[in-house]
Amino acid sequence: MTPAELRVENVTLRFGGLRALDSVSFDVQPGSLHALIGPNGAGKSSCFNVICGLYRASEGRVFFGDVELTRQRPNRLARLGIGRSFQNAALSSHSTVLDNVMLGRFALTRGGFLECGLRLPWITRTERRHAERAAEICEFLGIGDVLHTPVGALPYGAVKRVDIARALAVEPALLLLDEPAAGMNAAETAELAHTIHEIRAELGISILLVEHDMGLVMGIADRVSVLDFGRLIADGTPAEVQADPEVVRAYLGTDHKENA
Ligand SMILES: Nc1ncnc2c1ncn2[C@@H]1O[C@H](COP(=O)(O)OP(=O)(O)OP(=O)(O)O)[C@@H](O)[C@H]1O
Repeated sequence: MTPAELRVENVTLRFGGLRALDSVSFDVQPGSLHALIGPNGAGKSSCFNVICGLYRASEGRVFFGDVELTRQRPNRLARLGIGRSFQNAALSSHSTVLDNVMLGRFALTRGGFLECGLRLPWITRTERRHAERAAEICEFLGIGDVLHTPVGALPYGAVKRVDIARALAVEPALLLLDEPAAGMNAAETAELAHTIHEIRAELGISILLVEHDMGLVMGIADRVSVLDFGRLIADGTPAEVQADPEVVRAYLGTDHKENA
């Protein structure tokens, strides 16, 4: 699928009297790696959830190409060419890596549950093709050697990779990553940054990376949008936003050590 532009247009999200997002606008250019950052409570997850259709914007709209995402159900994302990761990887810990990643391919299969249950010949052929592709994606993400291991037996960094593999299994044109480095140590975070960079380089897809860890983002993003208290305070190249006094103030005003 050819990447399309993701446009967040004047999105406001209210929770009672609180404006979690206040007229936020930014674009993710096709094929780019775009980061959305901000200190704790800035509105990053809220924005991610509006884009995914989990939260309904109080005002404003989100488009992916010609399609208005703010009118879609979250379960339509895969068919629109969008894959997403979850902050708390929602994987089945008793199932193997391969089975979890295969779940991501269900959106692409023709057969329904009934046909799969009947094990029709063309279904088993299709299933085999999907399993091969799922294995390829796992290989690419460095988890090819644990395909048949239950997810619950994997170290945390590998579990996050399974989550990303499942998102890539829908063959997305746009990948949405929600704080993928949360809970990782420095070495795991550095490896993950390398992997995200590789995904963009090898697959040529657009990536929106919502991230708390500024260090991860600055080395790999093409553009960075910065939220603070629900407002977009900066939007530019990593060098531009790093030099922006309002961004420095926003980050220094919170837990400086954690965000640096
Ligand atoms: N479901 C909700 N109900 C009420 N308030 C909410 C809800 N979700 C988020 N908020 C509030 O909206 C604001 C933005 O929160 P959000 O989780 O989007 O920020 P964030 O930048 O993702 O923070 P963090 O880095 O800590 O995850 C916060 O003040 C938060 O308390």
